[in-house]
Amino acid sequence: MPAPKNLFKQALKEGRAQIGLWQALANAYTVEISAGAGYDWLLLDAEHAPNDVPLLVSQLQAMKGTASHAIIRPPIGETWIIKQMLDIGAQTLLIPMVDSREMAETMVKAVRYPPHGVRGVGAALARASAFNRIPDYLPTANDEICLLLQVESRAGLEALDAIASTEGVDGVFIGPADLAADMGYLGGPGAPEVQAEVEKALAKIQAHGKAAGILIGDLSLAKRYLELGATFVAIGNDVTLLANATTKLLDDFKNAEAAKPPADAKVY
Ligand SMILES: O=C(O)C(=O)C[C@H](O)[C@@H](O)CO
Repeated sequence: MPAPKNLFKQALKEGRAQIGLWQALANAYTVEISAGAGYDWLLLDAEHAPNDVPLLVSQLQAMKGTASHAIIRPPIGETWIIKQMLDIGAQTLLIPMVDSREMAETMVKAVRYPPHGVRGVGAALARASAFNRIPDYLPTANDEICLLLQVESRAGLEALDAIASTEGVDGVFIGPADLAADMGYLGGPGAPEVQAEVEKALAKIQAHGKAAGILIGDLSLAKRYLELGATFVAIGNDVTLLANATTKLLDDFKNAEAAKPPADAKVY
C-alpha cells in the first residue's frame, strides 16, 4: 500500500481550480467547521497564527475524511520544521518568504527522502505513514508531496523565473500583503502598482508550467485571478469571518426595531 494519493496535487497538474480558506484560529473545532463548508483546501497557518505542532496534528485529524485538502504553512522554510510537518501527515506545504533559486532548491530537498533529498527518515513513528501501517510509504512518499513556494518580495519577483523553473516546485503563491509592504505599499495590496506585479507574476509562473496561487479577500479580484489562470486561490480567512460576523451581529441588534405585536395580540 503506497502513500495516500495527493488529489490536490493531481488537480493542480490537471489545471483544475482549487478554492481555499485560510485557517488562523488555531484550533481543530473551527477547522472541522470550515472543512464542512466544502472548500477544496484549507491553509493551516503556522506563520501568522499561534499554531504549534500538536495543534496542527489536531487540525489535520479534524480534516481527515472531509473533502478539504490540508495545506500547512510553516513559520519559515527550515528543513527541520518541514520534516516535522511532513511527519505529522501534511502532504502539501506552502513555504513563506522564498526569494531565490537556492532557497527553492533547498525546499525541494527538504521535502524529499534521500537520495533525492534530505528528509529525515522517521516514518516508523509518524502519522504520515499511518504509524508504519503503510508498508510502502518510504518509496512512494516523495511523489505525493506537493511543494508550494511563496514569492512576496521584490527580490522574489526578480528571482521568479528561477524559482518557478526549479524542478520539484509544484506551484508558486504570490503573497499580496507582504509583496505590497516590500514594494512600499504597507497595508495596500490593492494598489495598482502591486496589482500589476501580481498579474505579471501569475502569468510568469504559468509560463513555467507551474500552478499559480494567491490569497485575496476581494471576491471580484479572486475571480479575475482565476480567469488569469491561477489554480489555487484562497478567498478569505476564518479570523476575519468571525471578527466581522460578531461585530455585525451586535451592530445589527443595536439598530434593530422591536417587533410590533399584532393589533389583536392578547397580552394574557
Ligand atoms: O503576503 C500575503 O498576503 C500572505 O502571505 C498571506 C497573508 O500572510 C495572510 O496571513 C493574510 O494576511
